[in-house]
Amino acid sequence: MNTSFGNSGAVLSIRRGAVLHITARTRPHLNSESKLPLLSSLFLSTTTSRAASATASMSYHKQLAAAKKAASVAARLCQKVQTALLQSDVQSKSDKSPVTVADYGSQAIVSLILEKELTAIPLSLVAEEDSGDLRKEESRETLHRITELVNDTFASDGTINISTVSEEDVLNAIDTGKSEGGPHGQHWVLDPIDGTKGFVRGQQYAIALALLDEGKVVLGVLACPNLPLSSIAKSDFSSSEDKVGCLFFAEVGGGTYMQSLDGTPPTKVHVSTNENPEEASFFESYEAAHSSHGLSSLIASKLGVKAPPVRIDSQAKYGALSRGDGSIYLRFPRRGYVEKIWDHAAGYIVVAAMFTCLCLPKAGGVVNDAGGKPLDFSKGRYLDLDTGIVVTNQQLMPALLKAVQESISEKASSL
Ligand SMILES: Nc1ncnc2c1ncn2[C@@H]1O[C@H](COP(=O)(O)O)[C@@H](O)[C@H]1OP(=O)(O)O
Ligand SMILES: [Mg+2]
Ligand SMILES: [Mg+2]
Ligand SMILES: [Mg+2]
Repeated sequence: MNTSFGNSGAVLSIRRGAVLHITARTRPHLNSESKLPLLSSLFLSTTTSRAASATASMSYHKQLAAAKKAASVAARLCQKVQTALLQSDVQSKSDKSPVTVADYGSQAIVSLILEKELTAIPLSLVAEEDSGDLRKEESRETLHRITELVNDTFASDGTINISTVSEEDVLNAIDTGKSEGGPHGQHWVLDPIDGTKGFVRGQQYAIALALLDEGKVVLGVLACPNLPLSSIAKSDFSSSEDKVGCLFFAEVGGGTYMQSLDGTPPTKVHVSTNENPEEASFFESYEAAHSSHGLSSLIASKLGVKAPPVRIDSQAKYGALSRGDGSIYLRFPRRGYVEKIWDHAAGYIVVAAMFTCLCLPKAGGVVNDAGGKPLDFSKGRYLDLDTGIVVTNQQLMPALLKAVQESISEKASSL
């Protein structure tokens, strides 16, 4: 069935339950490792030491628990929508990117749960979606469906003490996400569905939630409902029958943990300690329009990487990297594209919250721009970047940055 949406020109061919085609015109759990975070302020990695020094004495356990709950409940709404995707659930925003009832529903759920769980200070939320289109007359049915989904999701979760919400409550909860963020105070940063194109294709996506404190990312949660619990190091992992649904979480100076979305106890994860580029595998966007595959392959060949790229959508790439499924993530959007903080904040801390300790002396992920500078989340809703984003471990970063610079110059001179 082909259906156009308004003036935006998005065309979708969708069968109930499956997307056939899309074209667009237009405190960690008390396990044996639970004592490690207590040591962490003594052995911080260089990548997080500045943020950690400002915040080492602070504890974000209450916020982390609320964030895990919010992202897990939002993930349930997204799973429900993805398995029974209806054509009317996908619309197109003014920038031609897709948005679904699940993007809105997920944002409303996270906003309502954070508000309910964290009453000490007023909620400041920097989030991707706003209610502008939903308040239009033609969106009445869509808003009704989102509200129904939010209420059904709360009702089916025995731990959520939120009474039935109205359509106006949903609109207001979505609009809580209009904060501008910035260098002072605490701000939550949310991408309610990161990788909407992957979501619509029935593939990878993430609910990405992070907390900024004085401009630094201090905690992050990544819910990846379709990511296998076991490694996706091989590019053909999609054929795997493995159990899926991962929840990654990290607190500054406390390392990164992963548990299944259905609640198994968390285990500590760490980035690959591989020092040999020939043994490295790298992640990049599934969507060629989001990141230059040509530039990545040039960089990979300069480095001597042998494995083909693993292409998946969303910040699930950061999650996979944080547990060592691969050692490099490359992202080079087209010229003029401005990266948003919600597309990287949670992924950044999940990779960079590693701490060096006596047992893992070289553990630690680094997230830089293509010029080698750390990402700065204190500038508002956007990131001010040199060319692209490169992620790897501390050992490989110098060689990677050299290959990145050489490849960028080579490409520029060939134009
Ligand atoms: N033209 C674009 N170039 C780069 N990234 C984009 C573009 N359009 C949307 N994005 C965002 O990039 C991220 C996904 O990229 P990828 O999956 O390739 O890593 C998502 O955050 C997506 O937004 P959204 O959150 O709306 O899905
Ligand atoms: Mg979007
Ligand atoms: Mg996104
Ligand atoms: Mg999004």
